[in-house]
Amino acid sequence: MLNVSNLTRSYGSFVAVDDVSFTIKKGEIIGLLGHNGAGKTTIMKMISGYLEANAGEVSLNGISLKSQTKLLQQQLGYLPENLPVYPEMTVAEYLDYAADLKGMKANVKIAEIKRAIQATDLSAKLLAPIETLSRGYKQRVGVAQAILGRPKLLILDEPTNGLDPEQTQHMRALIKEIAKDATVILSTHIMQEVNALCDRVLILKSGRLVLNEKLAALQHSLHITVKTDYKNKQNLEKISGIKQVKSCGENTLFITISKQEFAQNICSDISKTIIEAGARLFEIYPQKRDLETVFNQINSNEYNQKESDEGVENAA
Ligand SMILES: Nc1ncnc2c1ncn2[C@@H]1O[C@H](COP(=O)(O)OP(=O)(O)OP(=O)(O)O)[C@@H](O)[C@H]1O
Repeated sequence: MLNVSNLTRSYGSFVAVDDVSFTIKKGEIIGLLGHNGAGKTTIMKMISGYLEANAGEVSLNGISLKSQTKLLQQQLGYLPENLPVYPEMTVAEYLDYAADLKGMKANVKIAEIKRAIQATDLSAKLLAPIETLSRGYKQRVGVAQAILGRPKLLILDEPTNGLDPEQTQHMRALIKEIAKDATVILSTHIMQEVNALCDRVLILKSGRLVLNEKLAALQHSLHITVKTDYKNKQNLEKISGIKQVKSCGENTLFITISKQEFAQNICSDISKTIIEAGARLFEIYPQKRDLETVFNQINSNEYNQKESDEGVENAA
């Protein structure tokens, strides 16, 4: 479990991270989101001990960053935005050096380096100097050093940056695998990545944490789309939990419900009503809020967790 409490950091008089607190459980993958300059990198640097906080505490499974820095860092894998790799070193030399920095014992080091190389598909480049690698391969080297030693906390700043589609898929599978036994913080601007990987998102705005919410809850909406040739809207409005039924073009109904928790039962009641009336039901599904829209709404203070109407457009 990662515990971050009241983390604050200023650069001169500018407050880049302002009193941020959250916890992350083992097995969770957290998406750390926010516009450019929101404070994501500053938080990640503080959690990993690369940058000192002005105030606040960080602990991982009871190990305090302040008093047991080295011990915590040995359980940490960090892929920074700009990886400080040494251009003249070969991939193998660099990983050996990174393993030493993590305090890895000789008997596990070779096996761990092999595992990281295999996981990031780097074996063909082992003897290549890092400066000769393409951007995507350099990124793989960064990820390989981050996963050395099976870290309990993995912090990844834009992990798929520069990777080709095949490697991106591979990387996502790898992150999921690592998360089974670790806590993962992932910063990205790619909403698809958040959808594919994250259990929860933290959204920062001007250094403050403005949202800490499970992805599923964030995407919930109060709308159900029904594709059917059933026309009796008034009859559907009698179903408990339905607030309003609107037509949206030929054979599509757009239904607003009163509580997201009722969605599953309401879908079942709608289906029953339509089928029993002898009409045809082509499709029925609760609408999901698009994460990009939610993100933009939060940043422009328009986000409303209880009501959302953007689904009307989607359904039309
Ligand atoms: N060394 C520094 N000196 C002064 N200001 C800094 C320094 N590092 C970061 N900042 C400022 O702190 C704020 C937060 O920066 P940070 O790099 O944490 O943002 P970010 O959310 O990671 O942005 P991005 O998405 O662009 O990577 C920004 O306004 C940035 O200009």
